[in-house]
Amino acid sequence: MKFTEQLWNAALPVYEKIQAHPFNEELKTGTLPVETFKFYIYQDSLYLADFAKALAVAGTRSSTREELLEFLQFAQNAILVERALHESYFAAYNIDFTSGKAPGCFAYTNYLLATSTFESYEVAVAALLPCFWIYKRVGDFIYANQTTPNPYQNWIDAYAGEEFGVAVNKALAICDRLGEQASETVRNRMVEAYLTSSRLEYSFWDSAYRLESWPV
Ligand SMILES: Cc1ncc(CN)c(N)n1
Repeated sequence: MKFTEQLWNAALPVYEKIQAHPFNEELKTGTLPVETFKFYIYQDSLYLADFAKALAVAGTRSSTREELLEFLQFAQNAILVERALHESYFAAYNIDFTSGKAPGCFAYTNYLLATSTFESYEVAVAALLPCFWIYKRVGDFIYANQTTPNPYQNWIDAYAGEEFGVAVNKALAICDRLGEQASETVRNRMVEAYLTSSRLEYSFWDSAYRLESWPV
């Protein structure tokens, strides 16, 4: 069994909860309130800025030029491609939040930044993988089961799309290579990091659905 299949199995209960979350259910049927989607897009734009930094930092820790370039390309895609999708929604929906990161976004971005900076390259890659793989799986699931017409079609098409799929496959291949070469101890820490990021993915969607703000 590939190492990434072990990761998938370890976090499968979390993934199932993500797929069934009302945010994604309503995205699929196109019934998600626009205010919720706007809040999510704003939070996600803050997320992407830090995600890109975490990818670039992780890349500098790789031992090959090829993987450094892959991670720099992932970071560039987060800023240019994903961010462009967000910009289009900022313009279409007149999004002008200034509230800053909600707790769900804050926790996730800080985890990714800390892990890519202070953990080993292997653990950093495992922590970053759910950002690719879970979005691809959710995008594919929604695309295959969506109600059309759907006001969130561009979002659905982006994450179910081929271009994003190519990046996901590259991230999976890197993680498999690292997992196969790692010691048992490092592999366990990779599983833990993958699981933590998967949980933080759930929290991010849940935070957006609840229009989460700081309690104080
Ligand atoms: C929270 C989150 N996770 C992952 C992705 C896909 N890169 C995203 N846009 N936002």
